[in-house]
Amino acid sequence: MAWSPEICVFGAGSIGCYVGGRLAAAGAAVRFIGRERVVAEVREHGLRLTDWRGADLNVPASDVHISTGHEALASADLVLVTVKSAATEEAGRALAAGLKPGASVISFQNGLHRADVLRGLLPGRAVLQGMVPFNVAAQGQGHFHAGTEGTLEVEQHAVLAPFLDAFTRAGLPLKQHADIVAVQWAKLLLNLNNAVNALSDLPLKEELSQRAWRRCLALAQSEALAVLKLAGVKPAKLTPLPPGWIPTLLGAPDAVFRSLAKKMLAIDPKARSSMWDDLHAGRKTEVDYLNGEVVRLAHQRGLSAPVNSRLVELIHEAESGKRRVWTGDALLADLKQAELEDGP
Ligand SMILES: NC(=O)C1=CN([C@@H]2O[C@H](COP(=O)(O)OP(=O)(O)OC[C@H]3O[C@@H](n4cnc5c(N)ncnc54)[C@H](OP(=O)(O)O)[C@@H]3O)[C@@H](O)[C@H]2O)C=CC1
Ligand SMILES: CC(C)(CO)C(=O)C(=O)O
Repeated sequence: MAWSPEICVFGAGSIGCYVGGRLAAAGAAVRFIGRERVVAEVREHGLRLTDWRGADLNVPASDVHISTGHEALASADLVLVTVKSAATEEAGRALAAGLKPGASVISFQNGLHRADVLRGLLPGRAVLQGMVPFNVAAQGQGHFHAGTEGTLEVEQHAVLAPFLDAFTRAGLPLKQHADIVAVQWAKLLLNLNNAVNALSDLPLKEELSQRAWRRCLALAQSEALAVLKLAGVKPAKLTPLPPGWIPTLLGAPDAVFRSLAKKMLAIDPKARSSMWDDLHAGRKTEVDYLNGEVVRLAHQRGLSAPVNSRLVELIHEAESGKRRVWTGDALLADLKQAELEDGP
C-alpha cells in the first residue's frame, strides 16, 4: 500500500479546523489538537466546511481524530501550527517534547516571526512559514466558513514534496514562495485592517464599503509603506493592485471604489476579521504582532509610526473593556490627530 503522510493540526480553531478539515474531507490522514471546548463540539457534530463559492463538505464525527492530548505529535509527518501568535511559544514547547524525528512544521499564523520563534524551539527541524490569505469564521456546531478567496502560500522547501498532493486534492494547493518575508509583509499590510475592522464592529464587507473606514486603513498602510521603503523591504503583490497603490484606491469615493475594487469587496457579507473575533470573545488580540510590527520597524529606523501606534493603543484599550466601538469619522479624526501631534 502507498505511504500516506499524517498531518497534525496544532490549534484547532478557525484556520486549523478549516484547513485540516478540508484535508481530511479529501482523504488525508489528519489529527487535530485543540482545547476542550472545540474538541467537545467537533466530537459531537463532526466538521462542516463551507466557502463563499458554495463548497459544502462534511467530515462525520466518527472520522475526526481530535484530542486535547498531544499523542498525535508522535506519529505526525507534518504539523500545521494554527494557534494565535501569543500561544506560539507554548505550541513550540509541546512540539519539541512530542514530535517524532524528521517531522516538519508549517506556521499558518499571521504576522512576521512565528516560524522564527518555532525554529528557535525546534533546532534542526524544517520549520516553514506559511500564509493564509482567506478569512475563516467559526459558525458553531463544528461548522467553519471561508468568507474570502485566496491561495495558501508557504516558504519554498524540498520537505514539502510528500504533502503537496494532499493539499491539492483538498482544493487548497500550496503555492511555494522563494521570498516569504515579502509575502508576510504584504499580508501584514492587509491585516492592518484587522484593528480598524475590530473597532468598527462591522462585517468586513460593510466596513470596507464605507470611505471613512477605508481612509483609516489607508493612513495605516501609507505609514507602513513609508517605513518599509526606508527599511528596503518590498512587499509581494498579493492583490490585483501592487501594495503601493492600495491606499489611493482605498481613499476613493464609495461609488468609484465599488466599481474599481470588486475583488476587494468579494467578501461574504458576514465575514469579520480574526481580531474582531478575539475582542468579541474577550481574548487578547494579535495587534502587537501586526500594527505593532510597523511601530517596531519604524523605531528601529529612528522613526515613529503614530497611526499604527494609536491603533495598537486603541485595541489595547478595547481589550481592557474601555471604548470599543467607533464611527468611521471619529476614528479617522483620532488617527489624523495622532499623526498631527507627532509633528512633521
Ligand atoms: N481567522 C481567520 O480568518 C484568519 C486567521 N489567520 C491567522 O491564523 C492564526 C490562527 O487564527 P484563528 O484560527 O482565527 O484562531 P482561533 O483562536 O480560532 O484558533 C486557535 C485555537 O488554538 C487553540 N490553542 C491555543 N493554544 C493551544 C494549545 N497549547 N493546545 C491546544 N490548542 C491551543 C486556541 O484555544 P484558546 O483560544 O483557548 O487559546 C484556539 O481554539 C492566527 O495567527 C491568525 O491571525 C490568518 C488568516 C485568516
Ligand atoms: C483574511 C484576513 C485578512 C481577514 O480579515 C485575516 O487575515 C484575518 O482576519 O486575520
